[in-house]
Amino acid sequence: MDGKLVIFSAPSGAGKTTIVKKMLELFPTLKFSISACSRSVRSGESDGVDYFFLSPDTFRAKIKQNEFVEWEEVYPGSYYGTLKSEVERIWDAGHHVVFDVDVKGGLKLKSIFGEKALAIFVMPPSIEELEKRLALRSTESDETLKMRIAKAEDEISHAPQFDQIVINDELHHAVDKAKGLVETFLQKG
Ligand SMILES: Nc1nc2c(ncn2[C@@H]2O[C@H](COP(=O)(O)OP(=O)(O)O)[C@@H](O)[C@H]2O)c(=O)[nH]1
Ligand SMILES: Nc1ncnc2c1ncn2[C@@H]1O[C@H](COP(=O)(O)OP(=O)(O)O)[C@@H](O)[C@H]1O
Repeated sequence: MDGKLVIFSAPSGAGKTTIVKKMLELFPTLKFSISACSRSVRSGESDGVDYFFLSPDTFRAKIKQNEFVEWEEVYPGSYYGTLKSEVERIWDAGHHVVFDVDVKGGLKLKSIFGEKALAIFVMPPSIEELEKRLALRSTESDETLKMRIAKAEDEISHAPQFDQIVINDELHHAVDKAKGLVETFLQKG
């Protein structure tokens, strides 16, 4: 069957991964689109669960073979992309797909799939709070943290192009808002 797509995009650290995990618990018909990426594995992550971790060379070969719905060099040298096979696998199993992708990727998916897709922008309460969350998550070096923050301001300027904006100040409010939006979208004919 042809399922629907629910896209969550946000600057790094805004909380999209946290919200997506909640949506997966709340909606058994939603399945996570595991992206391919060329960054290194973080502690607690595993290959084929959080991402398909590929070398930059393997990633570039898959681009050439036209295996991606969309891909981006999100940070210099770090490729991320949605594999066609992943979306097909989820739809063939009768589920809807949920994505955690960067802002450009989210808009690209929306432009490809139109009304079949709900694109949600997760807005951080402020840049200062974003920086605090990224620092607390302890996944970034000073350099990569600065790079992510520098990118955030530009990404936030694209928020009005999304179908919906969810402000992630208090997590439970953001989850309630996202839950309502997803419920309405999945019920629609
Ligand atoms: N375009 C695109 N972006 C992706 C994809 N998968 C993940 N991303 C984005 O790449 C960015 C970096 O991801 P990651 O290194 O996991 O960092 P995090 O956002 O700080 O958790 C995030 O904005 C992800 O949403 C994908 O398949 N396509
Ligand atoms: N509403 C919130 N208030 C405080 N911390 C949050 C909130 N939402 C998420 N976090 C924390 O902020 C960090 C970044 O969230 P994460 O979901 O990894 O963001 P993203 O996927 O957008 O990069 C994580 O450590 C997460 O636990």
